[in-house]
Amino acid sequence: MPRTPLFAGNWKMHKNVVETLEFLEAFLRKAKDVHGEIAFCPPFTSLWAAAERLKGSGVKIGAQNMHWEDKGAFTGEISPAMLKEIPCDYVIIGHSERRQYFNETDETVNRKVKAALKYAIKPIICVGESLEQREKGKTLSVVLSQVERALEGVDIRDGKELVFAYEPVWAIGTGKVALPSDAQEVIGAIRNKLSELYGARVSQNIRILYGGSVKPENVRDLMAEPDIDGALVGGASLDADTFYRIAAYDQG
Ligand SMILES: O=C(CO)COP(=O)(O)O
Repeated sequence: MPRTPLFAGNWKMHKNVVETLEFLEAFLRKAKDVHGEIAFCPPFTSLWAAAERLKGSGVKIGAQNMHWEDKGAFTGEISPAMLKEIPCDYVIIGHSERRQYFNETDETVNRKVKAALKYAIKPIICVGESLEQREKGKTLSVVLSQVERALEGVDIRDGKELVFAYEPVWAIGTGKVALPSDAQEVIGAIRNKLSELYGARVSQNIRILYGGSVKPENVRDLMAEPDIDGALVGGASLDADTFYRIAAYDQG
């Protein structure tokens, strides 16, 4: 596989600074056998402490959201320049919880993707259909349109500077993981779309993760699919041992 797997923990609104440091201590004691890349995305308030602790460890840091402007009168927002200072390697953009509760749209996702790339922060762009859309047979049209609109006017150099995460909304936090073959069907279609937009070479370099109720028990079957390059993990990333068992799934 031309792509290094990525296992990213999206902690959502969990873990203060003390809890973050306790988690990282426990995780780093184990992390030696992980072959792929690891990233943690704590809340903004824990980012700096996490980045300091992770210096030199090879484990990456990501934020869960950002604004697209460099600075300005945007009360409560965080800019890409601020994330770069931490420094963040990744930023999650367009998570379904932000689309659902905080008015994130394909247009704001697109602006944020461009801003992240300008600062050389790798966006993890989230796409996914709701249960209703799946039941109406609209999964591929919804997801591929999210992909296309996220990338409108976006130049991609070699594909290594961004990541997609396919997260079916009905699988997030529900314990209902997608069948690996269903996840592969959508992720394969995303890769074909990326190939149409940017050519085969670039699309082969873009990592596409699966997210939604990933656990140590189901990660191996997901990773056996040819186009699934890792996982964006919510609930199961909050416990160091559980997340380790996901990331080191191939260590027996
Ligand atoms: O939303 C997710 C990751 O971004 C997935 O959450 P769960 O792993 O808790 O289903």
